[in-house]
Amino acid sequence: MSNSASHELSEWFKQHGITEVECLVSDLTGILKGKIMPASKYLNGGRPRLPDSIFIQTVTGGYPDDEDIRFWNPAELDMQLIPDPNAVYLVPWADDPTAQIIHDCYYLTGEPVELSPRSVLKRVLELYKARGWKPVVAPEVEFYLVKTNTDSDYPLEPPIGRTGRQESSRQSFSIDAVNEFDPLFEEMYDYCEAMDLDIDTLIHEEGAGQMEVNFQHGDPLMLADQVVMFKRTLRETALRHGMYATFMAKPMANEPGSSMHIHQSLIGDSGTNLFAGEDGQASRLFHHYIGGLQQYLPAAMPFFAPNVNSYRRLMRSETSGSAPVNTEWGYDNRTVGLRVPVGAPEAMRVENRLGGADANPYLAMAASLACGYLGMISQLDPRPPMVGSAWSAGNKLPDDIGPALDALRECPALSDLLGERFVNSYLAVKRAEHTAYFRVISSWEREHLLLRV
Ligand SMILES: NC(=O)CC[C@H](N)C(=O)O
Repeated sequence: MSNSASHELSEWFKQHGITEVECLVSDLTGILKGKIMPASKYLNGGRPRLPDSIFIQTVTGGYPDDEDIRFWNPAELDMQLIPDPNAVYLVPWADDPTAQIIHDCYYLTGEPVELSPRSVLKRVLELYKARGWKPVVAPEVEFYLVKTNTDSDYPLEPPIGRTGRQESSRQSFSIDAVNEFDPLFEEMYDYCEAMDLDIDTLIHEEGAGQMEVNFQHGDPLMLADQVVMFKRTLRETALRHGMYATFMAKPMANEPGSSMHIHQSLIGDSGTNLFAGEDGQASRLFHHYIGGLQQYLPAAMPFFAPNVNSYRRLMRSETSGSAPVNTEWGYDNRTVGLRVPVGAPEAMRVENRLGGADANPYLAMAASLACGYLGMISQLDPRPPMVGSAWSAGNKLPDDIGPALDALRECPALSDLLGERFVNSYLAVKRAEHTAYFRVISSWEREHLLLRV
């Protein structure tokens, strides 16, 4: 961190009377991990270290038993945490004035840790920068508010109330449904304001107890930081109101899944949107960007749908709502994976609708930008835009985590962009999770097979 940045930080600490610092790093799932440190020590240059194995941990807390991992990562290496002065926030619910700061990870040799999701996004952003391109994104994150429940074999239920009634589901945009959670959302907005998280709108979505928050358009790194911060904040707020906020992609079989759609545009050196041509229509570059998304998204699916559960959201069914199952594109068409909203030329953008709310925002943004980048540099052309329903176009995406991981493994172009060591470790972690899942004998199997086979 530069001298002026550290001066600014110490001024900010003084202004808020900060006594403690949470030093945070996003793991593969997008959960923040880290260490807490006294502010005085932090201001004196104290920086915690963490082992790089936090980036090869599975959601069940284990590590992949994979020969490859042992080969390239024989020991747990220490990483130094370096703060990003642009990612400093208050902890609004803390008793003592506390800062939460997102950190980048570096090995003691000074090399960035390529296994860190934030490094992966920064690596892709560097490619754009080298060409004078500035990508702009706006994520939209859906979630459910559900009753707290300690029995993991028990289906989740939305909180009781107007929005929890079955007959009120599938009726998006109900203001009453949002009002019903007023005390929770009031506190969420207060927390977000205290943290300078720029939440745009909040709406009731298609499901019972399902809401969506939209973020402003901006720099991908800043917005990925904001999404992980927002998720942490909302989980915390919901707990204080006796509920869980869940970002699982498909928490309930009879309700639609939750997504993280990402709007994407591209600004050039002159500050104009390169996705619109001089005639105000979609530019050639925009077509190539969409061509890249169509070509590479199937292989990038493990970053948009990282869990077994993610693929349940993407199955066409009576309760799948408008979750996409294809990589078609079209103007103002919600049946395609790649929607181009109709608007002014300066707002020309594509909304990638594939991602689940369970995706890690750093990785989903990195992957989407990488696919578009590949399309632009290879001048790939997209298929013609879809007019009308695209559901009949069929599912050209991997329909389960296993085939999705196979597709990623067979895509050297994405590995090159995202980093080979990172992609290999991600594959190993996800395979280990899939194996752990497959070992579990479910209640469905006992119900239907116990006495029938
Ligand atoms: N607003 C919407 O388009 C709903 C999206 C849907 N919930 C999904 O999972 O993709």
